[in-house]
Amino acid sequence: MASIVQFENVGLRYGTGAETLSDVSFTLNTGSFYFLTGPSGAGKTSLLKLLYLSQRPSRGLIRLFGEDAVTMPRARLPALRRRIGVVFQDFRLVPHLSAYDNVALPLRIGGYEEREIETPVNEMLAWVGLKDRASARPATLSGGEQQRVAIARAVIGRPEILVADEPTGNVDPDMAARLLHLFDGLNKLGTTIVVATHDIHLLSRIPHANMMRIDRGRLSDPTGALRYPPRRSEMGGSE
Ligand SMILES: Nc1ncnc2c1ncn2[C@@H]1O[C@H](COP(=O)(O)OP(=O)(O)OP(=O)(O)O)[C@@H](O)[C@H]1O
Repeated sequence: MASIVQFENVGLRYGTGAETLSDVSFTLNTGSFYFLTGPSGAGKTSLLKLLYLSQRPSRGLIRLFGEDAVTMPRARLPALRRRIGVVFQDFRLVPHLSAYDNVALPLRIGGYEEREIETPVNEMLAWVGLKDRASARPATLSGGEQQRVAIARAVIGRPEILVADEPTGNVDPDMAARLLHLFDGLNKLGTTIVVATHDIHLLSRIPHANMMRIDRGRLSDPTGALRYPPRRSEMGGSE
C-alpha cells in the first residue's frame, strides 16, 4: 500500500523549552484509518499541527503526498494544505458567516459554481443534523453544533487526508457514532483519516482502524502498524 505521510525522527520544540515531540517516526498508508490517543498534554495536537502543516518541526523529515514538507518553499504550502481537511479542537469557524457559508467555504475556494454547491452543502448540513440551522451564525450555535459545522466544512471537499482533533468532544454518544460513521464513509471513498481522541468508546466503532499512542511526546506502536520505513511489500515490492 502506498504511503501518504511519512515522519522520520521528527522533533518539535516550542521556544527554548524541552522538546514537546521527540523522535516521532511513522508512516500512514493511503486510504487507512488511524486513531491517535494519549493523555492530555502528550502532544496529540502538536503532532496533528505538523501533519496539516501549520507548524514546522524543529528537526526530522516529513513527507506529505510524496513531497518533502520541511524544506518546501512556504509559497507551496497552501496548495498542499488544500488537500487536507482539518477539524480543529476549537472549531475555528468564520464568525461572520452562517453555518451554510462556513460549510460552503472550501467549495467556493475550490472554484465551484454556486449551483454546484447548494445540494452538497444542504445534504452535508442535513447529515450532521443542522438543516434547520443553516442560516445561523457560529456565536448562536451550541458547542456541539459548532463542532458539527466544523466537521461538515472539513469533509465537504472530499479531502485526501482528514485530520480531526477531538471531533466528538462536544456531542452526545449518538451524534458521536453518527459522525464517526461519516468519517468511515469518507474513508471507504479513499480518504486517509487521522482522529485524535480521548474517547475510548470511539475506538471500537472502527474495527479496521490503526492505533497510534503518544505519551510525553513519544509515539509508541502497540500494533506494529506504524513501522518506519514501511515494509517493502507495503511499497509494492516483496519482502
Ligand atoms: N504554542 C505552544 N507554545 C508552547 N507550548 C505549547 C504550545 N502548544 C502546545 N504546547 C505544549 O506542548 C505540550 C503538548 O500539547 P498538545 O496540545 O500537543 O497536547 P495534547 O495531547 O493535544 O493535549 P490535549 O489532549 O489536552 O488536547 C503541552 O505541554 C503544551 O503545553
